[in-house]
Amino acid sequence: MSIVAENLHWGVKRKAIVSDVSLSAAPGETLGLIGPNGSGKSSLLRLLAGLRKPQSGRVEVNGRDIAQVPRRALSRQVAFVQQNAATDTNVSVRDVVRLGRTPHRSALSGWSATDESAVAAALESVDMTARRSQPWQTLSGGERQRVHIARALAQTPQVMFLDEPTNHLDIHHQIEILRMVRDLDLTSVIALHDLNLAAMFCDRIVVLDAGSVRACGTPDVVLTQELLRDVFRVTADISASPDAGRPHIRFRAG
Ligand SMILES: Nc1ncnc2c1ncn2[C@@H]1O[C@H](COP(=O)(O)OP(=O)(O)OP(=O)(O)O)[C@@H](O)[C@H]1O
Repeated sequence: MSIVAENLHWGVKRKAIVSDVSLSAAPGETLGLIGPNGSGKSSLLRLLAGLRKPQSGRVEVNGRDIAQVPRRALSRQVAFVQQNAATDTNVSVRDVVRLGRTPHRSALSGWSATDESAVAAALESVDMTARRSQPWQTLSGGERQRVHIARALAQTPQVMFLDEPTNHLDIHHQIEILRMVRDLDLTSVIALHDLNLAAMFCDRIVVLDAGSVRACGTPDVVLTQELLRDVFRVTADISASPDAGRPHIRFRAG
């Protein structure tokens, strides 16, 4: 499914937080969203996912205005992995992932074999099958994050929005999760702080700065020394990594 956002604007009181943002993601594309703290990444993701209404502008998913799609139909197609999402404490890992099936079930339908296999596949994808009976509140931060990703996968969405999905993960799981999202047959928009991970796994990158799009394009075009200096206020050297010539950033300490 494609995602197109046109001239999105959202703010609080007189402060513009997302300002005239237009972007698009083609079916199957992995789009990275990067920018400094407070640049509006989470706010923009919420607008794109239809969780918040823009004050002006529109979002289309597969050519249809998201504001016109009934919420339940939307949640069958679109999954959102929030940053530091909370969950009721008295549940097991499997219970949390099972919640991902809610949009696909009616009040009368029982738990089906399709539901069961979607949950099992999602747990396996994030390496949490062995812990499926463990109480949620006993999980580490990274394990919780993987379970929330599994819950979104169990939704079997066609579009996925992920807000810093790797911030609690060890390096193995950071790479595994991003590789998996990239290789899934869905369109994804991922807010990331790690610029090298964004370079490794995203087809294109959108750079937000103070709520506006500062740059957009393939990692090699976007991640320049000048942009890193101007937007992120860091000095860095950039070389082509052995990973299909994608840029690799080495930050300078001083
Ligand atoms: N409901 C709100 N009321 C007031 N200010 C808000 C609200 N939501 C977001 N903001 C402000 O908007 C700005 C953008 O926030 P947002 O969380 O979208 O940024 P971000 O790029 O995701 O940041 P980070 O990298 O730190 O997670 C911040 O300055 C934040 O304080």
